[in-house]
Amino acid sequence: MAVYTQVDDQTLAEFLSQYDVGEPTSFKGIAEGVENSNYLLETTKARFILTLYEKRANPADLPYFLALMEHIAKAGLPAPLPVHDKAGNALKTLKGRPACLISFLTGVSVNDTGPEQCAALGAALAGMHKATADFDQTRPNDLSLAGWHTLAGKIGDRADEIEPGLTALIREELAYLDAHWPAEGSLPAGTIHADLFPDNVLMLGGKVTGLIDFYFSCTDFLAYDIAVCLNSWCFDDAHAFVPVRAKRMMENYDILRPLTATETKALPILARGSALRFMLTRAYDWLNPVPGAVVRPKDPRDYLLRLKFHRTVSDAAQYVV
Ligand SMILES: Nc1ncnc2c1ncn2[C@@H]1O[C@H](COP(=O)(O)OP(=O)(O)O)[C@@H](O)[C@H]1O
Ligand SMILES: N[C@@H](CCOP(=O)(O)O)C(=O)O
Repeated sequence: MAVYTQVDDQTLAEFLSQYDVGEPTSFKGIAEGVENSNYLLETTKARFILTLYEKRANPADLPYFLALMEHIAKAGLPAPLPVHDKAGNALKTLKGRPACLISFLTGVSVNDTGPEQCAALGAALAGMHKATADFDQTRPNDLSLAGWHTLAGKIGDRADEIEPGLTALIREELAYLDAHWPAEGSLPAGTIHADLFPDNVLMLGGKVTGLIDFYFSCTDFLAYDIAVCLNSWCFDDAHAFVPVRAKRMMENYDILRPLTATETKALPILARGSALRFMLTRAYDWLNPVPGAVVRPKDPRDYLLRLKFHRTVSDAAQYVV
C-alpha cells in the first residue's frame, strides 16, 4: 500500500472547498502503487483519485504529466482527466506536497496477463502512441542510460546484498548497453508511457477501460514502450517468457502502428535496457526503505531474471516463436 503522506479530514475539507466537486462521502488510502500517495475520494458528485506526489516525482515535471493526461483523455482514450479548481488550477499543494485531483476510471488493474489481455494492451499502446503524435510538449527520459548509471552509482556494491555478484553484473550490463544502445534519431521517437505495467492498465470484460500512472512518461523511442510491456506482461508467474503473449501484443500493436524493421531488430537491446531499469529502481527502493511509509517494495530479482533471459535473445523473432 502506498501512502507516504497522511491527509486528515480537516485538511481534506479545506482542500476540497477550493473545488466544485461536491461534499466528501468517503476517503481511503489506496492499497496499490509504490511511487506516490493515492487516495480514493467519493463525493456527493463523483469519484476521484487524489494524488500527492512523492520522492521520484520532480515538481517541475508535473505540468507535463497533467497536460499529457488531459491530451490523451481529450483524444477519447481512457486516461484520467485532471480536475481544475475554481481558479482553474489542476496542480495544487496539499500537506506541503504537490497534489492533484484526477477523474476516477472504472475497471480492475490487470492481474491475468494472458494472450487476450496482451492483445488488448497492444491495441491500447498503439492507440496511445498515435494519440500523442500531436502532443507538442517533450520531456527527456531521466530513467534511460544516464539515469541507470546514476542509480547504479547510488546502489554501489550494496547490490550484492540482494544477490551475490549483482554489482558486477550491473557494471557489465551498463558497459554493454553503453556500447549498443540505439543512437538518438535511429528509431522513431515520441511520447511514451514508460511504465505501462499490468497494474497501470484497467480492464473490464477484456476491454481496456483505463491507462493510468503517467508519472514516468517522457519522450523516447516508441519501441521502448513495447520493450517495457514485453517485460511486464509477457513473463509468467515463474518468470518464464511466454511467446504467445508477445505475439498477440505485437500483432495488435502493428495493426494501428506497424513497427519498422529497425524497431523490431532493436527489441532485444531495448528489452535488456528496460529490464535493467526496473531492476535498478526496485533495487534502490529495496535497499533504501522510506521510514513510516505504508508500501510493499517490489522484488528486484524478478527483473534480474528477465534481464538474464534477454541476454540470451539475439533476434527479435525469438520473442514470437
Ligand atoms: N484514475 C484512476 N482511476 C481509478 N483508479 C486509479 C486511478 N489512478 C490510480 N488508481 C488506483 O490507484 C492505484 C495506484 O495508482 P498509481 O498511479 O499506479 O500509483 P503509483 O504512482 O504510486 O504507483 C492503481 O493501481 C489503481 O488501483
Ligand atoms: N512499475 C514499477 C514501479 C513503479 O510503480 P507503479 O506502481 O507506478 O507501476 C515496478 O514494477 O518496478
